[in-house]
Amino acid sequence: MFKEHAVMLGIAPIAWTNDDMPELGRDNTFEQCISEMALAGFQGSEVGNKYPRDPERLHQALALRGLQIASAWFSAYLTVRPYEETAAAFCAHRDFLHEMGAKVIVVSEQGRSIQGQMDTPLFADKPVFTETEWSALAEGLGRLGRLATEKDMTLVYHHHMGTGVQSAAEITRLMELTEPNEVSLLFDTGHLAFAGENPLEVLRVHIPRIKHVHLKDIRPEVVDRVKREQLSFLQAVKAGAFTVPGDGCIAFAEIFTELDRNEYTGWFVVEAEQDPALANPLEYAMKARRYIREISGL
Ligand SMILES: O=C1C[C@@H](O)[C@H](O)[C@@H](O)C1=O
Ligand SMILES: [Co+2]
Repeated sequence: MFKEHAVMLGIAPIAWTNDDMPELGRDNTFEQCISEMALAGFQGSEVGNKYPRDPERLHQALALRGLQIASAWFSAYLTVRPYEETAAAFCAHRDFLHEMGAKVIVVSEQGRSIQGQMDTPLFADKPVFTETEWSALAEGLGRLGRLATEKDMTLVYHHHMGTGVQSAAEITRLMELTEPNEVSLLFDTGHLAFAGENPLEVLRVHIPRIKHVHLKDIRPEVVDRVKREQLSFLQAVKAGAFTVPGDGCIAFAEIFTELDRNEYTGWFVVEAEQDPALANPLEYAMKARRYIREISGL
């Protein structure tokens, strides 16, 4: 599997220190995080809030451990702020990632997002974009996508729980409103399963647009509790809604087979945020690494 085309396997720092809730993993250092990523057998990482922003220092620390930067998250506000504001921040982010050798830029629209609100019920209060907001989002993403191609990079859109692009229908709408050469898709297994979608079906529909993959699993009993008790996204994460591939209910073998059959090239990034005090990050990283090898040969 994945022999004739280039794929890389990375892991996100969010299992060690959570950028959305800095109190989770506050004591875990940058050096511990990247050392354990390498020890668990990963080739790269996305960028977390404890990573040095000086490209030379970051390169040096990663090179010592044989790691590369796959990408980093960017919050867009295209539906609620002037385009120029998002574009200026995007260019700085793009240039940093370019210096780090990354080829894709992860973008998620945060206009009216509830993902960072501790007490807002996730399933009741998710934003639904108006026609005006859809137009601003699609047009703005197209322009950001063109800014990415200036550096030979690709914008990958991250659908996400608690945002205006969460469901399969919303992902399809966004893909229809944007051009494939400007806006690609990030496929996040955990967010799709959490949203009640079948990740494999979404993968089959959008596979030509998918240029980056986040691998996370869900614990269905926790997701049921999130619905029952009207928990927020952050409360869901703390309660253990997400875990590493192989530790939840998603059928990853079929997903890998489908991506391989379609000659997916790019990164797979294990991204399983949970409370590091409850789920030891190195232990879970190793568990994920073993499982991925077993089912895909990677
Ligand atoms: O890609 C991601 C980045 C995180 O900050 C986010 O909340 C997480 O759920 C995710 O999928
Ligand atoms: Co993700």
